[in-house]
Amino acid sequence: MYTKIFRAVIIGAPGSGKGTISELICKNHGCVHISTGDILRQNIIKNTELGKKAKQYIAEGKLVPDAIVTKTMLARITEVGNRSYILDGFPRNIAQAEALSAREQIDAVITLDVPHSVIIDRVKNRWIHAPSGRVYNIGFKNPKVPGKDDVTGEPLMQREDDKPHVVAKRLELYDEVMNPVIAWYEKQGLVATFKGKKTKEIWPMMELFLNDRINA
Ligand SMILES: Nc1nc2c(ncn2[C@@H]2O[C@H](COP(=O)(O)OP(=O)(O)O)[C@@H](O)[C@H]2O)c(=O)[nH]1
Ligand SMILES: Nc1ncnc2c1ncn2[C@@H]1O[C@H](COP(=O)(O)OP(=O)(O)O)[C@@H](O)[C@H]1O
Repeated sequence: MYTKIFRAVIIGAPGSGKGTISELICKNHGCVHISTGDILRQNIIKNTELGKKAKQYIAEGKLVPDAIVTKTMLARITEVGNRSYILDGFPRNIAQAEALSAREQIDAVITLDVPHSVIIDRVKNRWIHAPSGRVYNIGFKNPKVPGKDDVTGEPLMQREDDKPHVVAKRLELYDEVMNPVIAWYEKQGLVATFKGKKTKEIWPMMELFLNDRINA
């Protein structure tokens, strides 16, 4: 358990393991995993105004307009209050990063460097329980009952944007959009990059970094 409040950002290509690793960190260290994608998908399921606006952008693998996302994410951070958190999927451009830094002092930015070939394979087998954001993988993290969420027993689904042609587009967009954000944080000395093909390779290095950075 970390001794002080920490606020971290995790950045990585679609399917690189951001959600998986964020859940591991928060399970081990009592932080809140704030996932933009999960929040947007939950709004789509509830058919809220936000969900209706975001749905098409997500289905096409495009970024949802800043005006919609930034307000939503800053509101969620306010809700989390004085607790440690990991931001997964925000910020995704400089404008969002500037809006965040105007409000929050970020302690660490973790970037995942996973080969695209590995990602494409993983995403094919990704199944989610959208209401909770729980993520499964056939072969890596199987549900106890095939096709059902471990906690609620509700049916799992595959994401619209996990279709191969949409994944290809998201991977292409990722480098173009995220490299400037990573460079922006590198200038502040906040970035640590973890390279690997498996979460179990990345995790031990991540733990060392976080223990060192957070308990420093
Ligand atoms: N085979 C394999 N699958 C993994 C590994 N780490 C995560 N996954 C799965 O790969 C998919 C993408 O991981 P996720 O955490 O959703 O990535 P995100 O899109 O960056 O949040 C999910 O189905 C995970 O269960 C791993 O080390 N090996
Ligand atoms: N910060 C953001 N700004 C704009 N759109 C976003 C943001 N985060 C997520 N989205 C939208 O939600 C989709 C899914 O995001 P996410 O669950 O983070 O997927 P991945 O990590 O696989 O890219 C993105 O492709 C994009 O359409």
